[in-house]
Amino acid sequence: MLTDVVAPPATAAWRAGDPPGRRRWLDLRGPLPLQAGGALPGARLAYETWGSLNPKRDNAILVLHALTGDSHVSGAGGPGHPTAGWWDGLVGPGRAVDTNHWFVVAPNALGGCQGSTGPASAAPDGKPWGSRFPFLTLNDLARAENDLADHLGVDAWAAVIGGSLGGMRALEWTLCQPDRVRALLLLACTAASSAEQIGWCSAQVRAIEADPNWRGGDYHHAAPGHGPHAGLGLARRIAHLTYRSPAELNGRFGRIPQPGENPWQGGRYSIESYLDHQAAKLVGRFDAGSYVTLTKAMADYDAGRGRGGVAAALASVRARTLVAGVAGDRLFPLVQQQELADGIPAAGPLRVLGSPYGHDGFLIETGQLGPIVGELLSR
Ligand SMILES: CC(=O)SCCNC(=O)CCNC(=O)[C@H](O)C(C)(C)COP(=O)(O)OP(=O)(O)OC[C@H]1O[C@@H](n2cnc3c(N)ncnc32)[C@H](O)[C@@H]1OP(=O)(O)O
Ligand SMILES: N[C@@H](CCO)C(=O)O
Repeated sequence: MLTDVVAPPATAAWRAGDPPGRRRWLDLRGPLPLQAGGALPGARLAYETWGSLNPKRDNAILVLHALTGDSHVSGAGGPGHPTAGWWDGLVGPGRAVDTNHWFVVAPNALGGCQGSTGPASAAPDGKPWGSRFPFLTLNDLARAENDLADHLGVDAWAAVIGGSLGGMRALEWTLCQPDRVRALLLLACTAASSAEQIGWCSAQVRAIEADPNWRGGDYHHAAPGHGPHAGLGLARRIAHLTYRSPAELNGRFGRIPQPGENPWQGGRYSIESYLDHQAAKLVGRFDAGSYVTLTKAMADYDAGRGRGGVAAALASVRARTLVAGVAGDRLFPLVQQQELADGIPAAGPLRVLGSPYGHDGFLIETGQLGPIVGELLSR
């Protein structure tokens, strides 16, 4: 029996007393069997919805977030959601994904820290999972969301949409549950993480693990302000550089010192100040354990595992598909989206977003994404 939990759960990773915002919660049916072995008991997913399911139940769209995103895809900031939705320019009333027509569903990924069960959540013994939280694969994340589709009465998604980690989650959804996905939009992602991507992920995980406040992952009882913030901040600085293009960073910051600071006297260049700010923003909204869990899941991804290789896996996709990448994405280069477009039979040509930003273009360039989403949904 699936239960929809309306009150904020004790398992939430954000601070006790934080308002739920628009989130709702779903307890999974039972222990989730994990691809790496064992099972995760007592898991719940946070999710948000916009619009409503039509009587034919054929208008549901699943939107899957990237590494540090969450369920708040659309709408203003406010209680429970300090910032506006991360795809507010794309999803909402009258937008490309028009919530007057489509029933949009967005879960916080299992392992995350915005309401879904993750390392900061309480294990069945009431103590934080911490270092005991199991290794998750994207296959586990996709299968966990099957219960959500059942609960909402969605037999098959009209489309599953995601970028970066969200795109890999979308691909895995289709490969796990092919009968439940009619159309697919894969953005700025890959069918299998490359050695370089595993390396970027590893450097970030090592930065967190090297922080003495990480305590092997069992830091959740530490006093406020004593978590592995330095390590998480360092991980974000590394990651953020991969999310942006050299041209954007050089054009924006150049070699200019931060106003009022002198690098010869311990001051910072403007880019250093910017990265410090990006680090502080993430530390204020994200749990280091979730960052490690989801980063390892991303590094681990291989759509071809157990399916006869990537080419065979992609050839098996029957959903109408569009693949798009961002010119100048140095984290998920276009060659990886070309492989997806070439390998998925119904994908058609690769679409390329022109963007000065690089990888983050899939979040920022909603004006270019709109027609691509529109084409997928109108086919
Ligand atoms: C909309 C959301 O962020 S939702 C929050 C959940 N996050 C997600 O879902 C992840 C997806 N979103 C993202 O990754 C980001 O929001 C993006 C990529 C869409 C946009 O990135 P941003 O950080 O907002 O943009 P940008 O690179 O222009 O940075 C602007 C910030 O840098 C600050 N900044 C710029 N130059 C400097 C500098 N020299 N020194 C210090 N700070 C600086 C700006 O003041 C601004 O601060 P603010 O965000 O506190 O207002
Ligand atoms: N800026 C995005 C990039 C990851 O693809 C995030 O923080 O999730």
